[in-house]
Amino acid sequence: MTANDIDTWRSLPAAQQPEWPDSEALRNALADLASYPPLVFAGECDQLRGRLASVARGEAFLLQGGDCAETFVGNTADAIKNKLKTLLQMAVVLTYAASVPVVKVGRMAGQYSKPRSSGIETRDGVTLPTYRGDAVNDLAFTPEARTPDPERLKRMYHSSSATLNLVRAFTTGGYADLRQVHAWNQDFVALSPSGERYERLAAEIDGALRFMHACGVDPEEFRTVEFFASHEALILDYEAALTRVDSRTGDLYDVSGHMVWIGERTRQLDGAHVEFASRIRNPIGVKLGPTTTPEDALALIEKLDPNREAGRLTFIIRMGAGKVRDALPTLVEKVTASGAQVAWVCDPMHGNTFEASSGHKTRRFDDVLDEVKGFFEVHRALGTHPGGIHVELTGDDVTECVGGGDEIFVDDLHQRYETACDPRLNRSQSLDLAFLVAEMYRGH
Ligand SMILES: O=C[C@H](O)[C@H](O)COP(=O)(O)O
Ligand SMILES: C=C(OP(=O)(O)O)C(=O)O
Repeated sequence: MTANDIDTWRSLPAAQQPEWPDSEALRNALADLASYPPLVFAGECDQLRGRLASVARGEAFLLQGGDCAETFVGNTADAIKNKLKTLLQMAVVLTYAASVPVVKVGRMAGQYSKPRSSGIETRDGVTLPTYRGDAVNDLAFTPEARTPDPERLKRMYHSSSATLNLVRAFTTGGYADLRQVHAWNQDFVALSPSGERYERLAAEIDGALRFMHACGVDPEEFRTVEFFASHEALILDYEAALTRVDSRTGDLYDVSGHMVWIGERTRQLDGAHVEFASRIRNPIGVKLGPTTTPEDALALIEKLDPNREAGRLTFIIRMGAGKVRDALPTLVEKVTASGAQVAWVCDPMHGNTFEASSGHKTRRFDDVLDEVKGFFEVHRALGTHPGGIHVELTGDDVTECVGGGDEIFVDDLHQRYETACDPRLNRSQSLDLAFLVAEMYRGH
């Protein structure tokens, strides 16, 4: 392979691409990006593919989560730390309940671009380009802010690099010690009204840790954590500029993140995103909404995973709580019958968005939970593996989704509604979800 082999997508229709007003500025930014060092190493992508192969075989569970849209100003040490802490806490609970390794993947260090329902937004009679993520333009509603600026792609690279650097430091430098993470969970259980319900599970985990300590078990795995980065491969110019030939194998890897996914709005079989993803060796996710037919899923497998390699392809199901029980079984049945070994993961966020009476885009915690329940029920009935969850969350105490143990009401949404795009579970709702999914997993 040569770096040019990645360019086959360029002759195909690419949905959801920004209209950059200055093509020379774009060319310059992309040339700079192409000269920058990789953000991840191809060997790490292989490692993640191996972990996801375990998920596809039913021997591991995927926890994938983070912001809907990362922002440059929101990319602070505290925000990164809180997100990571929340994911690690969720992972401990899930690991104990599922008794299988939990593969931890952040929607982090690259989640800076957004597909939108409309290319324009109108407020008080003024119409401007829609916000497409910090990689493209700014959220402020002014003509300057909303004009796509390719220099932002370079900022995306540098922000992703800073995030990865800190995440690597936290996960290997002692912050992620299992006993520490468990102690945070004990605090959640002891100090939050919603946490009390999980006392028993937390006590069991505590007992298991004490037992291992008494036996003198203290493996390296307790002190460090394997953590991967993922984002939607949306802006293909950016992803292509960061695609490199792996010197070990000659294969192409998109070194902007370990795993990339194709969104519900860009998964056209004859479109540029699927073509791009078919050329790289990274593990690939594809979001599948309620209109996906089994034929679509099988054709995606044929194009993206022609060798039927477990770990290569993850189907991220986002049907909505009201549809998952009806729409998912046929997909799982037909894909399983085809012999493909995909990982099945539930995104219980994107099919459950609605506009509250206050005007905020929100999601009900109960719908999120119900979609995960439906996902587990379908897999239980078919004898297949509910391989994981993909969640939009933050480690901060925002008020963006309604419900949860420490209930947030529609009237509370305005208090800390901070997302740049879609509503995220806050810290306590995320932990709530982890404990409830853990209970489901045990039932499974
Ligand atoms: O995160 C997903 C999409 O980018 C988001 O739901 C699109 O939102 P919109 O319908 O407001 O454009
Ligand atoms: C846009 C997203 O989801 P979907 O493609 O499933 O709508 C997302 O996960 O940010």
